[in-house]
Amino acid sequence: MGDYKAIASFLKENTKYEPKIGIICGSGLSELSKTMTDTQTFPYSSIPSFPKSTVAGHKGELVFGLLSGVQAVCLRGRFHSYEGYPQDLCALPVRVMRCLGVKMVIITNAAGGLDPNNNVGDIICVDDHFALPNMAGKNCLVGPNDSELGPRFPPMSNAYDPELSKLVVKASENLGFQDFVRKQGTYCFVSGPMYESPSEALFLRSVGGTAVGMSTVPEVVAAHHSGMQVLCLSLITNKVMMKGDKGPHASHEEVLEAVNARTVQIQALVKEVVKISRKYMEGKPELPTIKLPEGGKYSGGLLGHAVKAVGVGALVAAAAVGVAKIRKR
Ligand SMILES: O=P(O)(O)O[C@@H]1C[C@H](O)[C@@H](CO)O1
Ligand code: HPA
Repeated sequence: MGDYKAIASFLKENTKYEPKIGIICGSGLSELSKTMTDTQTFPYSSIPSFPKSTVAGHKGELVFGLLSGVQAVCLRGRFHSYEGYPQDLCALPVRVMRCLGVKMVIITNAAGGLDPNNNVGDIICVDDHFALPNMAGKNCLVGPNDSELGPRFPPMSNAYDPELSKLVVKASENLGFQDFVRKQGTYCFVSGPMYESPSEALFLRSVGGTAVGMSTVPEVVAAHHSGMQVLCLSLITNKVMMKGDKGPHASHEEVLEAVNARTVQIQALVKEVVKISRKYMEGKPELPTIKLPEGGKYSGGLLGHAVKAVGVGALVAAAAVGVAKIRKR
């Protein structure tokens, strides 16, 4: 399940922030953290046991700060199962957030559009998912259940918070974004890294899919399992080709270009949603505290790990013996 408690413990001891909101940035969406103020940034490489982001458009940084006056944590880059990560590792950042006290997660992604009525640049507020990998046993809840996080058999019929979806509609009205913020839709999760074949795409559309992507669902499942409110926004970056369609073939460059074109608006939307969701979220009770192991204040790198492992006293003693030996020569 990954050492999410140890990671949360490390972060807790090295930040003053007690975030209530968590944001996960999809491909090319790392700039969502630009809306935060008073930030403190941890490159993933500085967090012991944290995985690496290997995909273009995923910066690999965890940022604490204030978003619309609310303490928040933002993951600039996520982990996908096609990178070779098991599903529970894809869910690890969400579990870290849960341990830090986050009550609401905003999960974003770049996705292919399956609904011909939607255009590139549209933002879908996801209200359900269709996840073939999950149904086939490839999901982040397989294995021993951690009952401190949630129940063995969680429902998924209420995974996406309908109140938060309503606030997205309100936020888009406030900002005049109604033309491209669409109401609701189903996100289809595929393993990737290849894009869908035309027949696969037709199949996903025929089961009611609105968008298709290679992420998000492990995070949603883990967040809902552990009691967090979930809001999920998919940015349509390309129209998916169905059997018989003619058009450009999907590419990650096209995906990142489409995200860049909407960066400013999606930042404003997330900021506005957080602003107007404050009252709603304040009404939600705090989630039970998850007991964390002692972490230790160390700054990463080899010296930091050594200090943690043997303690400062032992390290000073070892250094003194070393100096004495050198002097003797
Ligand atoms: O991390 P997300 O789901 O936003 O990224 C999508 C899915 C693949 O990682 C990539 C394909 O272009 O974009
Ligand atoms: N398919 C799967 N994942 C995606 C797509 C797509 O067309 N676009 C962006 N992520």
